[in-house]
Amino acid sequence: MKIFIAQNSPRVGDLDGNVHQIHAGMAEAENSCCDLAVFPELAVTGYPPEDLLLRPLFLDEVEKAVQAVVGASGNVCVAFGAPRRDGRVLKNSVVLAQNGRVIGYYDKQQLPNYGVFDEQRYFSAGSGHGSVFEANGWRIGVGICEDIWHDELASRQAGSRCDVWLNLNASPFHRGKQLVREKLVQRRSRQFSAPVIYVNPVGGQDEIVFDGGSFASDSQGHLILRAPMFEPWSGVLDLAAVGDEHITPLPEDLEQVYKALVLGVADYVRRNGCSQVVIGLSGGIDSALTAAIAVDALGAENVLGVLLPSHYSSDHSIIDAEALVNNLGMESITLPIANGVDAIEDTLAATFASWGKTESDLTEENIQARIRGVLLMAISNKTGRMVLTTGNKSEMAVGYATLYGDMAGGFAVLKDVYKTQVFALCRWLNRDKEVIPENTITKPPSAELRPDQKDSDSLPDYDELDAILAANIEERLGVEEIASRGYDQPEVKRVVRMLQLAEYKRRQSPPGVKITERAFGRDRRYPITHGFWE
Ligand SMILES: Nc1ncnc2c1ncn2[C@@H]1O[C@H](COP(=O)(O)OP(=O)(O)OC[C@H]2O[C@@H]([n+]3cccc(C(=O)O)c3)[C@H](O)[C@@H]2O)[C@@H](O)[C@H]1O
Ligand SMILES: Nc1ncnc2c1ncn2[C@@H]1O[C@H](COP(=O)(O)OP(=O)(O)OP(=O)(O)O)[C@@H](O)[C@H]1O
Ligand SMILES: NC(=O)CC[C@H](N)C(=O)O
Repeated sequence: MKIFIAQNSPRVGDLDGNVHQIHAGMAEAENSCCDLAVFPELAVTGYPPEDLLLRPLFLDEVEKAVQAVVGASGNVCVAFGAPRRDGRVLKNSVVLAQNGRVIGYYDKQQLPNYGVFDEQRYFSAGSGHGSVFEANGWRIGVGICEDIWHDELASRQAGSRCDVWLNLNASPFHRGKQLVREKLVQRRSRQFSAPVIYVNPVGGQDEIVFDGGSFASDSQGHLILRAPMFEPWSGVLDLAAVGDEHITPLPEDLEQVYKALVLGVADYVRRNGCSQVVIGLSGGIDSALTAAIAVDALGAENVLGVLLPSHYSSDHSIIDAEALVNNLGMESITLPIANGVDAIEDTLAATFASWGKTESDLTEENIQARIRGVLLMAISNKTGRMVLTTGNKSEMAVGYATLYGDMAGGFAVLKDVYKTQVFALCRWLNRDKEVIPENTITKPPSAELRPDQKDSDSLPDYDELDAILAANIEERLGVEEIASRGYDQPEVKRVVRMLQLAEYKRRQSPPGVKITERAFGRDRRYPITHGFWE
């Protein structure tokens, strides 16, 4: 049996574009004399279509799009994902079509409703009748993404004999997930006594990134194919000649994370109608990594760096930013902010003095960050460049960022990347030649909002901070459990409290790329206003 596997890159709601991709795959499958062509979950709408699914007009258009695919089907049996109206309810379905007609529907039975997933808001679960279909003399089992993760469902499905099992996915990336998928599917193929084909899309959609990496496992659970991660791909798997098939090596962890960030930025910026971005360059490590990612995502010619020195900026911040600009081959300009800061402070001086508030404090620090935000947004408005913000997960966790200041912008590239990972990614980037200036990596992190300021004045050491944060956010451990790992209990309590207090900031922050199992945003939905403090 020859199976065409389409690791497409659907764009949510772009029905014409998505159908065009499916048609292109079908033509290739016909030319390669395949028996079967398989596309991802919801390949017609993209994933997740969210509340578009609540619009009858959208569903009318989806039906026309599905008809266009079905009508174009020939000898090759095509299996593709689309929403399907079934009486008064909506199903998340696979349509199987051949020679211009539908030969069967499979409705997803396990609708994920955790983390970034909200499927029960839109879909009703399939009843479980008929997971196996016949086409071209072959028995084809079908499941959709979450279905294959459930043991009980798999045991029931394992009772039906089939020649191949298709699993159509829309499975977003997080660190370490690909190996977990492969191990699971290898186990399922032994259970089903059939090869399993796992098809995953590729591309960024708001905060999530689909990493591709489609693969197949034979009936004994051996991996027989792995497509590249993070790029569109299609290919033919001949089950009679599996020895010849290609297994793309898995990129190492940091490379996967970096590629996810690059793809997330490229697709967010371009699919929202921009081609260029602007970034404030402080000479620090966060803005440096953000710029490197933007250059890889969009091309150096599309990334503008802006140096915004203040009274407190050190000489090395300018030298380091210039070295970065040089290494990346990008354009930069310098706009000193001292006059803007002075103008705002002068405007407020008499009023603050009348309140007896003559000491400089956080207010003035934040004015600097906000002037920078004003200038970057002015450049954005004038040129159409999107502002990329630079705050990392550690900072977003504890609220170490200024609202309407360095948080102002369109997309928060490092929002899910802990500071310790920022360092690791920069070291990885520099593995062959210097991309991130060495001094940017080695100097102590500082917001430079007052003389000689260091992050360590207000925050624990980043190794410790990140370990505490990951334990609370990813592992959901409480203060005492975290402290029992050898951390100072009052310090753990302080960090967890900062994390909880900063929820209001995170709600106002731009979206960013999810790379961990629990990102801020849809993955972790904390109330802002509440009375439960650990
Ligand atoms: N629950 C709530 N819901 C809505 N708003 C709430 C609120 N609680 C306070 N607020 C408001 O939020 C304001 C405080 O927030 P904000 O104005 O941002 O200021 P704030 O959090 O007080 O200060 C910013 C912090 O970030 C640090 N920082 C700034 C810039 C860059 C970096 C860096 O290294 O990257 C670090 C800076 O050193 C300082 O510690 C309050 O004045 C209040 O109006
Ligand atoms: N002098 C500056 N010139 C241009 N942009 C700046 C400057 N200072 C701060 N910014 C912008 O504000 C962001 C927050 O900077 P800040 O130096 O306060 O903290 P940080 O988290 O240590 O970031 P970085 O590692 O990039 O310095 C920077 O990443 C940058 O985008
Ligand atoms: N679309 C889905 O059903 C995704 C759920 C699934 N567990 C995943 O791999 O992420």
